[in-house]
Amino acid sequence: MKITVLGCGRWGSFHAWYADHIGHDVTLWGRPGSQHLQELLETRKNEYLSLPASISLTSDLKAALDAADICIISISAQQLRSFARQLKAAGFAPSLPFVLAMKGLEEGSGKRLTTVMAEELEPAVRTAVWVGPGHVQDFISGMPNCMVIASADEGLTHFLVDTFTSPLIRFYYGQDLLGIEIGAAAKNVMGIAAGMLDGAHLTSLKGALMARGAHELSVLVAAMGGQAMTVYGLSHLGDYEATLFSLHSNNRRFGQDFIEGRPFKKLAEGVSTTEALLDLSQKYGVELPITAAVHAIIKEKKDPHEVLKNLFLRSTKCE
Ligand SMILES: NC(=O)C1=CN([C@@H]2O[C@H](COP(=O)(O)OP(=O)(O)OC[C@H]3O[C@@H](n4cnc5c(N)ncnc54)[C@H](O)[C@@H]3O)[C@@H](O)[C@H]2O)C=CC1
Ligand SMILES: O=C(CO)COP(=O)(O)O
Repeated sequence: MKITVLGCGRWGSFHAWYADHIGHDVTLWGRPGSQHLQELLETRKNEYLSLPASISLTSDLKAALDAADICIISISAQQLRSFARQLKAAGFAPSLPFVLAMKGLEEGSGKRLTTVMAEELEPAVRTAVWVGPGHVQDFISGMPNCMVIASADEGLTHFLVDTFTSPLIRFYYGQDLLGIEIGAAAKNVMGIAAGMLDGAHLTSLKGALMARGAHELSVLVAAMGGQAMTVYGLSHLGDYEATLFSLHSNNRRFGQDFIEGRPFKKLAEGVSTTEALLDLSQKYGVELPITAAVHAIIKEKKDPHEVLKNLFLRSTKCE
């Protein structure tokens, strides 16, 4: 199968490596002038992996789209809308499936990424999401994991799972696209909260964070029309180890560095997702106390210890 990966950062370069590793014919695209692409062109390496010579590297979007049977997109979530417009301008076969290997919600609208795709391209655009736990560093070292692929088109979900399954990644067929997209995006917010607990020497509270974080999300997902139990699957709770506990997690690191007063330069999707989730919280009338606490610390610059104390002082509730 011919696989094109659009976006050549940490996760896009992993997807190219993985598709090649399991025997596909791979093209990896990066923006003209992209530092990530330049580094790969010069050395075929980045800080995470080495790409074999069999992977074609290009900055020609039209050629990358024309070369594809399946197109995987992995860029920052907030860039997806403008990028979808670029895809439309470049043109692609109407049957080409797009797989979003990204976790986020649109800041300012709270929209899911498959919604953004449908709004900017034809509503009938074939789109799926590929999410769940996994770090490049672990996969490259041969450590397997379980992930989930979901789409509104069940046939597409099955086709993609068949195409990408391997001993390194065991896939599950996602049954609730809405719950999976919201859950995948929201786990990054919980990751930031976990990093804040680490930074504040309150790591023992991560168990409570897991229980109450998944709970608040399950209420939101149900209010939006998804299935509350999806939150307890791979896209959200299943990603907690890789995000709330892993030293590789950008979101966890962002939270810890924020508390310790260090700038974090890499992409932490949870920052924008916090804002998007609070829009959804208002729209659907669902309280999201942990998300609101993360927002208060990052965006409203409130004192973390004060915010945490107030979380503890909330009125007692049934579990
Ligand atoms: N287990 C999983 O499913 C994982 C998912 N991710 C997700 O993958 C996505 C990407 O994350 P990373 O690779 O860590 O970020 P990154 O910052 O390393 O890479 C993003 C790439 O997108 C490119 N890009 C940004 N805006 C663009 C635009 N408008 N047009 C074209 N290219 C653009 C950047 O140049 C960069 O090369 C995120 O949504 C993240 O949550 C990341 C790691 C693991
Ligand atoms: O999604 C991920 C792990 O499953 C990557 O998480 P970070 O973006 O926090 O590193």
